[in-house]
Amino acid sequence: MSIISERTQAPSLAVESFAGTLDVLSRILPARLLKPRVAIVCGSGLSTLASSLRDVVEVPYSSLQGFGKSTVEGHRSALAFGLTGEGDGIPVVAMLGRFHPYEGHSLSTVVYPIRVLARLGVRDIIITNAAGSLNPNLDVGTIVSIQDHLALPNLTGFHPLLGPTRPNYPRFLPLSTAYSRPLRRLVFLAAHALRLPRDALAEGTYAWVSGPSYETPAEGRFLSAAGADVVGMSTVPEVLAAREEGINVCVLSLVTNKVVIPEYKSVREEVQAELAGKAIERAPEAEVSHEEVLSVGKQKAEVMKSLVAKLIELIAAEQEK
Ligand SMILES: O=P(O)(O)O[C@@H]1C[C@H](O)[C@@H](CO)O1
Ligand SMILES: Nc1nc2[nH]cnc2c(=O)[nH]1
Repeated sequence: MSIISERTQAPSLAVESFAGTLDVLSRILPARLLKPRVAIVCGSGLSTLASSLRDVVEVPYSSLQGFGKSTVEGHRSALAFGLTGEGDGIPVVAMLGRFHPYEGHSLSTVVYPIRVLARLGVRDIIITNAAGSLNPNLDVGTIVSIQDHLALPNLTGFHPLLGPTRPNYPRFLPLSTAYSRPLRRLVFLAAHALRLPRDALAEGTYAWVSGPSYETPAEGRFLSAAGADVVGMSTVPEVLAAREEGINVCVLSLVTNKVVIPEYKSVREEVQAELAGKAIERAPEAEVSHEEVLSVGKQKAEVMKSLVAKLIELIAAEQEK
């Protein structure tokens, strides 16, 4: 079977394949919302990031050709167009819910909304996600500004940009500057303006895995040894499509759990101690759950929301320079 199977094949990027979606949006949206300057992708449990927008028009994914349906709890299925900031406001679009390959969506479906956002004129995107921490210094609740990624699926042939060469698209996309340094600078300036405590915001590398299982301890150790600070099941395909479309990318991961990497304790020794009648100390065995992920998302949504709102203000000010 060809590595470029139907599942991984990039979509046709002919103008006509976007025309239906863009036509629906242009009929629904008032002119001031139709050209968003910044886009937000809301990660698991983070749809409330869009709740501070005003004059909101929500467009369900079901009414947009080419969009799938998000089936994961904590993800809605709509685009929210609205304004943020003072005065006339800054037009923004938020993806309330994303698509993950583990839901059965093809990679081309996963990245299709990003390509639509590009065609609406979005120049800067803030992609958020919930992630597990692989780094002992990154506690639950920390927001991590992503500076790089490690994508084993991409390195082994599961890549959203596989497919024939397309006119006006680079064949070989460079990724050494994928995570915009100017935007990462604005993230820290936004945190400073909000007087967030120093440990509320960190920098790190995101490992993309396909999911839907969480990591075994050995996988956690492997990703950590390879240089990743957090791990998740999304974001990287969106980053690749955004970069291919020429959009500046900023990624914020919310640490919702620690990846469980226990010290192995020998069962043989435990049994021997038990047989010898010695007292045994057993550490409780921990497991992560999506409920825990959503619950931390809920608790931290307000901080994340104010950081994103301030960041959008700073981005809009930069765009006007
Ligand atoms: O969409 P994100 O990356 O925020 O969701 C994370 C990864 C899985 O989809 C899910 C696991 O709990 O949360
Ligand atoms: N792969 C992965 N994704 C996550 N999303 C939120 N937490 C986790 C995690 O621990 N592992």
